[in-house]
Amino acid sequence: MTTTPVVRAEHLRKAYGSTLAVADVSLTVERGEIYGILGRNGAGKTTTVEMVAGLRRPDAGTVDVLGLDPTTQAAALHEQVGLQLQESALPDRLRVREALDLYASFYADPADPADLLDLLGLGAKRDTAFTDLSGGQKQRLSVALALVGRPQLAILDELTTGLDPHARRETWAVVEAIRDAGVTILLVTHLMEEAERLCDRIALIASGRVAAVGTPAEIVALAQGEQVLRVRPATPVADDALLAALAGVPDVREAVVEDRALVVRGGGTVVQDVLVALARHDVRAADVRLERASLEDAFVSLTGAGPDDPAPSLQAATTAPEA
Ligand SMILES: Nc1ncnc2c1ncn2[C@@H]1O[C@H](COP(=O)(O)OP(=O)(O)OP(=O)(O)O)[C@@H](O)[C@H]1O
Repeated sequence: MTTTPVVRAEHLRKAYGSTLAVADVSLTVERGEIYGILGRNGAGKTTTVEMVAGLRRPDAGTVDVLGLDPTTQAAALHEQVGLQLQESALPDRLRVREALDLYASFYADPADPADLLDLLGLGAKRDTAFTDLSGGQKQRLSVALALVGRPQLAILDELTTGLDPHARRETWAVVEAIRDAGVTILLVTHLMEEAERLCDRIALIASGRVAAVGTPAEIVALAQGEQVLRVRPATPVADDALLAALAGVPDVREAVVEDRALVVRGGGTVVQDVLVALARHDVRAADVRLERASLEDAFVSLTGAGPDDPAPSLQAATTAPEA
């Protein structure tokens, strides 16, 4: 793409006391895309987008959003950037339409609240009080409020957390409709399925660093090193003989026999090479299965992160190798 990026962040860093929330994050969001920031809880996603939105000042690094510096040009930035942050709450009795009218009054040229409610499927709820909305409707209202200033960029943080699968899908459709209406979207999520379904590109964040950037397919391909091939011989072959047949095959990372089947993990051209090697040793396959990596496999393989890993600290960041 040749247009100027909507967001260009370089080497952002932010610590809270001794907790290094963001160690080194660089990212570039192009106009018109849904750009996902994917990472487990505590990876530094929210802190990253808060720096992009001008809500937090980076300890180091630079951010440019639509040609503006968020730390020194916050007012101008807020005219162009819509924010939907985690757990947004409104007064219980405020009605949907009142909330939109209130937010619209902050802008010189707001979107038409009725159009926005229709876009978000809230037209029938215009007179409903905030407290009487379902979780999904509250989330969609928070998106409507983020969009009422006709932003060029919308930042949506953990938009579907806590929603049931149906409400989640409805919300995804809304996000796509917003993108189709020309708004660039920076989407924070810890849900693989959400990132895979919605995002044009994803930055995988682990321990405050970018572990990988690409389309969902590119990220899965990056982790294709973790291909798993499972071959069941047509006639019984001794375990040792099966393993010996693989001698000299490049890119084999691990080979074991499980339940009479040869299970090989590896990268590159490991699949063809293993099948050729077996054929050379007269091992015919009754059943061959290739387990392809999912975005979730890619996430684990690229970030090395388990769901319960501790948050990084300044001390850990200086002594432990990068994830
Ligand atoms: N205001 C704060 N004060 C102190 N520590 C904080 C603060 N905000 C975040 N942290 C810590 O910084 C780290 C990164 O948090 P951050 O919220 O940016 O991550 P996240 O990826 O958005 O996680 P989550 O999805 O749980 O919100 C975590 O260890 C968190 O506990």
